[in-house]
Amino acid sequence: MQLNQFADTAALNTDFAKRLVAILQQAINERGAAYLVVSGGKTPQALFTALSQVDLAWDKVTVLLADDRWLDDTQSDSNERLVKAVLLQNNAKAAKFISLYADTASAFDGVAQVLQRIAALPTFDAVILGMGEDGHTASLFPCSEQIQAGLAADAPAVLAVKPTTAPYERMSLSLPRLLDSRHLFLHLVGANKLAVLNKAMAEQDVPAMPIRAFLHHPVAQVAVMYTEHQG
Ligand SMILES: O=C1O[C@H](COP(=O)(O)O)[C@@H](O)[C@H](O)[C@H]1O
Repeated sequence: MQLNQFADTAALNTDFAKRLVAILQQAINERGAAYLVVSGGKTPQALFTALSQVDLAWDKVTVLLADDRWLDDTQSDSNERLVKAVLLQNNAKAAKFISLYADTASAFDGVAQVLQRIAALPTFDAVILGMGEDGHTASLFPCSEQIQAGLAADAPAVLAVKPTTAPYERMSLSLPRLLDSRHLFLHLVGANKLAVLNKAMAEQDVPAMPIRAFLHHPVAQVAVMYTEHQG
């Protein structure tokens, strides 16, 4: 794990957007296409605004979420709504977007449809993870019955998850699918998130924190992009 610490979110977002553009540009130069996986929640909103304005061949970029709540994109807690309203604007309007949502009552009934959409995707170029205070990342929640299935080395690319300590059923990329990326970032804002990170980095997994599967992975290198201060 490499901890990159910034004075405030403005400095973090400027640096982060630059890194992401370099990665996506390199992918476009080398393979003609780039794949970016983003998280939802509150943390990435200002980064999305910064990214949406950068000059890039966005029509060659495919964006998808690491996870989403099982809500259609008119609902305020939908991660897809956020991505469409904030990231896929300005220059980034030209990007392709792959939804993790399907119009089924339960996420568990939508897995096959979502799996079909993402089955043929190549190695991602960049994955931006978020983290909750329970150590969940994407929608790999420690409280859910599905946690072992989502962390298994042979897990399918996506799975439906029902957290018991957070609202909504979810659709989440699995640990192996998220790890299949050239670059892996963990985006954290606020001292409380740093405290969770420090707990997750500690030797003992008490309480169990899914983010550890990334931070302690024998091969994956996670670049943590952190600031204590909003603004
Ligand atoms: O529920 C979720 O939470 C995490 C963390 O969100 P934040 O609001 O603390 O930034 C997020 O990474 C994930 O995508 C989201 O579905």
